Amino acid sequence: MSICLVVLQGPSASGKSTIQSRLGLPRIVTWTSRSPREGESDGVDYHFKSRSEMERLYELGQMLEMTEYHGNLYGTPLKLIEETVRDSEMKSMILDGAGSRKVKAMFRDNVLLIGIKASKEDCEKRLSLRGHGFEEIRTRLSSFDREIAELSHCDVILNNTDDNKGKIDMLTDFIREGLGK
Ligand SMILES: Nc1ncnc2c1ncn2[C@@H]1O[C@H](COP(=O)(O)OP(=O)(O)OP(=O)(O)O)[C@@H](O)[C@H]1O
Ligand SMILES: Nc1nc2c(ncn2[C@@H]2O[C@H](COP(=O)(O)O)[C@@H](O)[C@H]2O)c(=O)[nH]1
Repeated sequence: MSICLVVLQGPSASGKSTIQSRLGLPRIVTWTSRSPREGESDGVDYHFKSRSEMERLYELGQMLEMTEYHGNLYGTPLKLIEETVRDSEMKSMILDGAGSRKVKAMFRDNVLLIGIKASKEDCEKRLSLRGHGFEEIRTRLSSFDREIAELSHCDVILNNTDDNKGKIDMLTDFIREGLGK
């Protein structure tokens, strides 16, 4: 079995991007209709697109998957996935539960699904430190329980609570080495 894609999935602020960076794999940069956060740039964190552009690509059948998360669209153009298959270079990406199920159906044993969880209290604190307002934090955490339940199809789940950081760093390095990176 050879893994060509690593997917990270979990609730907002569970630590997906942090763990993705530590894994050090080239990232598949997906599309979103949400506005960039401070410090985010186009083509690096996401391809920031208009809602209509994303809907058009979806209608043309050129999106592998697209999801609506708290009022914004997020999606993976098929061509990004085709490039991954063609390059045969292992990559990583961040998806929600619906997206990761689609990718799992496509890649089967060639995808590693890593679920990231943390307590709701830790996620709330991290979102607040990241500068989100009360309403945005409430909205993002309103799907917390469902997003934790959706981790059940993951191959492995990392418990990335604040007091577990040392162990998570070690486990992430362990996974990276296991992937031959
Ligand atoms: N184990 C940890 N202990 C303390 N802080 C952490 C830990 N892991 C991540 N963080 C911090 O929590 C914040 C959110 O992390 P990150 O952006 O990786 O989450 P995410 O799941 O990608 O979030 P989102 O889906 O909302 O974009 C960051 O400021 C990060 O530095
Ligand atoms: N199905 C997809 N989900 C995606 C994709 N890119 C990101 N995501 C998920 O969206 C939420 C919110 O992201 P944020 O950057 O606004 O915090 C995040 O939890 C991801 O799981 C995608 O291309 N498809």
